Amino acid sequence: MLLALHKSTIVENPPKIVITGSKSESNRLLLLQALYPELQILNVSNSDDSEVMQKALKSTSNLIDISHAGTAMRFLTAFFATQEGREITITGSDRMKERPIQVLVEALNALGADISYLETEGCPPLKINGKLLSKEHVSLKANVSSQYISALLLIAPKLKNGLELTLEGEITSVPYINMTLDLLDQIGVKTSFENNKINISPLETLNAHQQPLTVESDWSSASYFYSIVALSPVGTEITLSSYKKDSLQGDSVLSEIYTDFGVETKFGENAITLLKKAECQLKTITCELKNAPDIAQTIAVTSFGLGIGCFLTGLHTLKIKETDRLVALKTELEKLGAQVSITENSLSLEPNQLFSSEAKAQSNKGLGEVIATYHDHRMAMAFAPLGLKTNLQIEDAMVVSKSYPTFWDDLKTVGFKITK
Ligand SMILES: O=C(O)C1=C[C@@H](OP(=O)(O)O)[C@@H](O)[C@H](O)C1
Ligand SMILES: C=C(OP(=O)(O)O)C(=O)O
Repeated sequence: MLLALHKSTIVENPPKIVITGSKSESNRLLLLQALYPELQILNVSNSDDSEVMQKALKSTSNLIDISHAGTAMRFLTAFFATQEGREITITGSDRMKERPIQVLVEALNALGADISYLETEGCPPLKINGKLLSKEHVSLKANVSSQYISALLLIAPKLKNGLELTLEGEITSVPYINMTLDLLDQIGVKTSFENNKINISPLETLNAHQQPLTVESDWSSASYFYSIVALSPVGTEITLSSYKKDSLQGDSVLSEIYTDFGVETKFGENAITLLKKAECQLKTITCELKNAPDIAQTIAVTSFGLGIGCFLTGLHTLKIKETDRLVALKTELEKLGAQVSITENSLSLEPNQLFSSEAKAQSNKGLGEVIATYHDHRMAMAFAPLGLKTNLQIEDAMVVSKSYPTFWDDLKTVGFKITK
């Protein structure tokens, strides 16, 4: 569906926006719940990726299709590898069949699993013959995706002797590994992470006093509201729930990064209020995003809308996500008049005057450019805040349901004018 965003402003005192649970926390806890059925989870994400995960874990079929969900693909591969006697084919979207999984498959097979490729070597679909994994030490490359590491950590407490992982090379997306370890810790699993070694002790059953675990709302989803406030006049405020200061999600670094864009975060009871406190004073913003790759698109588009430059590094994982996000960003920003250059792991955007007061009159003619989304929810959501600066259209707009199904309704609530 093509949606038209007509140049909008944020309403005064918009109602609080309730954002669904983090899909990363949800998918980890859903997997743990499959291993420890007594575990209770509150505020599970309503994202497609978490629904796919729930469905797959309940399914008795021997064909599992996880569509676009990277975490579901990686976590379920590890899970089914340990389900003795089950023979599973796990597949996904066309893009999923291009997303690498070899590092995880090799690690699982080294632990005693029986996993083979059905089409392209190194990618899904996979054939998994569930087995009792016999080994407890394994090494794997840590610079491709942290999801492989989290997948192994999640099944580790159910292995007879637990697991010792040795991480090779530079470790990427570390906060996601720490999130996995923290959640394991919260269900009573003993873990340690020192230098490049992670140890997980076995845990047969949960303690009888285990409390239900509550998923915090999704910080990556909050990034689009940070962008909206950054692109709004000084004094604009939006409140989001349910968030806390000590988040497990690495993307909570947004509250620091966006101070450079003039946005202050006020932490209240279970909520954050984003306030545009001052005009952004920077000419160019520089950010290292190895630990928070999912907010790169948001930051690039905020910078573009503010007319400032940005230099984003640590982006080597962007090429293997829902699309090649570096190429997609360059293509779509350039459609709007930006000058962008990319390397294998960085993006650089030149400052611009496109939305300055003189240019403003020009930016409102017709329905505006059509932004392509490449089956990537974050392309749609990252570009949407530009609706505060110009008319624009978003192609295949329902792609947002991968992580944030009510995104467009929430945008309307804060004042966006959106039509089909
Ligand atoms: O473990 C997770 O929940 C995730 C880890 C990150 O992937 P990489 O480790 O592949 O960068 C992130 O981009 C993804 O959206 C979710
Ligand atoms: C990369 C993402 O998800 P996944 O890898 O789980 O498909 C994302 O949500 O930005």
